[in-house]
Amino acid sequence: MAREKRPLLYNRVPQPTLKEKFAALRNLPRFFALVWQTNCWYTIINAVLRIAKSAVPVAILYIGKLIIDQVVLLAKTPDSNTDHTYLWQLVAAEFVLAIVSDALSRAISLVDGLLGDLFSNHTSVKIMEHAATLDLDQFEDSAFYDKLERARQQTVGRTVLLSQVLTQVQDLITMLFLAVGLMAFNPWLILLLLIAIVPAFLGESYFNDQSYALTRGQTPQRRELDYMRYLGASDETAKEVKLFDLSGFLIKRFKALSQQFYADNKSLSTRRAAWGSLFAILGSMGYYAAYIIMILKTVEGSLSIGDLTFLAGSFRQLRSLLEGILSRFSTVSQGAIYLRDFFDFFEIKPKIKVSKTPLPFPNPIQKGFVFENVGFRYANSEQWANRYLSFTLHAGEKLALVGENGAGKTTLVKLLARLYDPEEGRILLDDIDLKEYDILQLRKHIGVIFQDYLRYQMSFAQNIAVGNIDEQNNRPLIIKAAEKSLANLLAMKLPNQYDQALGRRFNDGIELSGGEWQKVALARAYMKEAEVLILDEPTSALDARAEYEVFQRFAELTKGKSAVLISHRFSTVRMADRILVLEKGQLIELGSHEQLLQQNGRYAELFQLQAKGYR
Ligand SMILES: Nc1ncnc2c1ncn2[C@@H]1O[C@H](COP(=O)(O)OP(=O)(O)OP(=O)(O)O)[C@@H](O)[C@H]1O
Repeated sequence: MAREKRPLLYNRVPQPTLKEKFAALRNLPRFFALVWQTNCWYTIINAVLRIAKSAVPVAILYIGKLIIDQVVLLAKTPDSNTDHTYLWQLVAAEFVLAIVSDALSRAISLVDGLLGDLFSNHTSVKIMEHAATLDLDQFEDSAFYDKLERARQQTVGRTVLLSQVLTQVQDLITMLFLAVGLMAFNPWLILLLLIAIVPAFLGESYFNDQSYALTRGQTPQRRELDYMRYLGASDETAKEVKLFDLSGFLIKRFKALSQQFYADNKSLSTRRAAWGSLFAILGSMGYYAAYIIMILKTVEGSLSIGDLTFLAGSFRQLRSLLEGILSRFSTVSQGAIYLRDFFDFFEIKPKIKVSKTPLPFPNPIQKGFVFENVGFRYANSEQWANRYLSFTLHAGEKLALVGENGAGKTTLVKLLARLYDPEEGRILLDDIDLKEYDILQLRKHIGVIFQDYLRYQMSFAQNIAVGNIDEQNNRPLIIKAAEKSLANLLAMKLPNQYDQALGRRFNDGIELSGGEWQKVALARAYMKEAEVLILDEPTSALDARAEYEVFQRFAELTKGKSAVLISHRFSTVRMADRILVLEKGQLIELGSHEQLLQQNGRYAELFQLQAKGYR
C-alpha cells in the first residue's frame, strides 16, 4: 500500500523572520518586570552573582599564564636558593579562584532554580486570575484554548528563558574580558573566530525557527492528545469507556497523534544533528588555524609559553562562549516570541463590558425583568439560539420554560444571568438595562443551578458551599441549605456526614447516585439570599417522591421571589405561574397551564404527548 505523504505540522505555521525575532526581544523588559515582581531580592542576588562569575575565567587563564611563565623561568635557573614564594602565591590564588568559581556556579543555579519555581507559581496564579475575568463564550472558543494552553506552557518554559537571558548577559561580559586579551595580541584572531562560528549560528537559528513553528503548529493536536489521555484513563470516563469498549478507539487515536509528533520531531532532530556536526567541524578548523598561528609565533620566540596557553585558552573559551551566545540568541528570541503568546493571553479582554458607574442590584426587585426583542447567537454559530424574544418576568413570578431540545431555554437563562450579552435587543431590570448593574452583585443575587452542574471532588459541605463560597465556614447555613434541598438526610447517612469527601478521585471519597448529586447541587441555590432563582432541569434525576417534595419546598422557599424553572416534566412545569414555550429560539406561547391547554397549541400538544405516555 502506498504511504500517503503527510505534510509536516509546522509547514502550516509561518516562521518568524529575523526582524520579527529582534522585535520579539522587546517583550523581554516586560518579562523581567514580571521576574522582578516575583521576587526582587532573588533577582538582584542573581545579577550580582553572575557579574562576579563572568570575571572568573579570564582571571584563571591569566594566573595560569603567570604560573607557566614563572615555572619556565624557575626551570631555566635551577638554583635551590631561588625564592619560590611568588609561584606558590600564584598557585594559591588560582586554587582560591577555582573554589570561588565553583561556589558561584552552585549559588547561581540555586537562585535560578528558586526564582524559576517562584516565577512559575506567580505566573500560574496570574493566568488563573486573568482567566477568571474572561467571559464564558471566550472559554467556548478553541482559538482561545490554544492561547491559554500556550500561556500555560510558558509558565514552565519561561523559567528556562530566564536563566538563558541571564546566562547570555553573563557570557557577554566574560567574552568582553577575554576578547580584550585576544585583541591585544592579534585582532585577526577575532575575525578567524567569527568565520568559524557564523555558519553554526545560522544553522542553529534556522532549526530553532523550525522547531518553534512545529511546536506552535502542534498546539491543537497536543490538546487533543491530552484529551485522549484523559478519556482513556480517568475516573469520570472509565464507566462509559468500558461499556462502549472505547479504549481501542482512544488508544488508536492517541497512537496516531503521538506517532505524528514523533515523526515530525524526528525528522527535524535528525536534520539538526547532521548539520550541527558539519558546523562543528568548521568551528574546529577555525580554532586549529588560530592555534597553529599561535604555536608558530611561540616557536619564533615572539610569545612566551605562558602567552600561548593564555591565548589558546582564551580563544577556545571565546569560541565556545560565542557559539553559546549566538545559538542562545536564537533560543532567547524564540522564547521571546513565545512570550508574545503569553502576553497576548493577558491582552484578551472580557467582551462583557462592566459599567463604569454600576448601579446596585435592586433589593428587592420592584418590577422584574423585561426582554425586549432579544436575539443571541453563539460566537461559533450562524444560527440564532434566541431571537425576537419579548416578555416580562414579573417580580415574584414563577416562570417555567418549555421547549424541545435545543429550543434555547438554557441560552435564555444565561442571558438573564449575563453570562452573555444579547446581540439584538436588550434586557431591562426594573426599567434599566441589565448592563448598567454591578455584574458581581447581579450574579450574587441570581442563583442558578445548571443541568450540567459540577460534581466537585471535595467534601459534602464544600459541594454545597460553592453556591456562596464566602460562607464556606458557615456550617449552620450549609446545613440549612441542605435541609431545603433534601440533601440533609443524605449527609446523615454518610460516614463522615458533612465532611465526607465526595467522588472517587481522592482517598476515601464516596460516589453518590445521580439524584443524590442533584440534591447536593440544588442546595447550592439556597446558599445565598438570591432575588432570582433559576433551576435548569434541577429534578430530572430525582425520583417522583423527591421531586414532589422538592417542589413543595421550592414554592414555599421562593415565596415572593422570582424564579425560572426549566423542565421537561409537565408535573413540575404546571406548578409555575406562567409557562413560556420556546421553539427554535423564539417565543411561541406564554400563559398559565390552564390558558395554554385551552389554547390547544404546542404546549397542549406536548402535554398530551407526555400524559399519554403515563396512561
Ligand atoms: N456553547 C454553545 N456554542 C454554540 N452553540 C450552542 C452553545 N450552547 C448551545 N448552543 C446551541 O444553541 C441552541 C440552543 O441551545 P440551548 O442549550 O439554549 O437549548 P435548550 O433549550 O436548553 O436545550 P435542552 O433542552 O437540550 O437543554 C442549540 O441549537 C445549541 O446547539
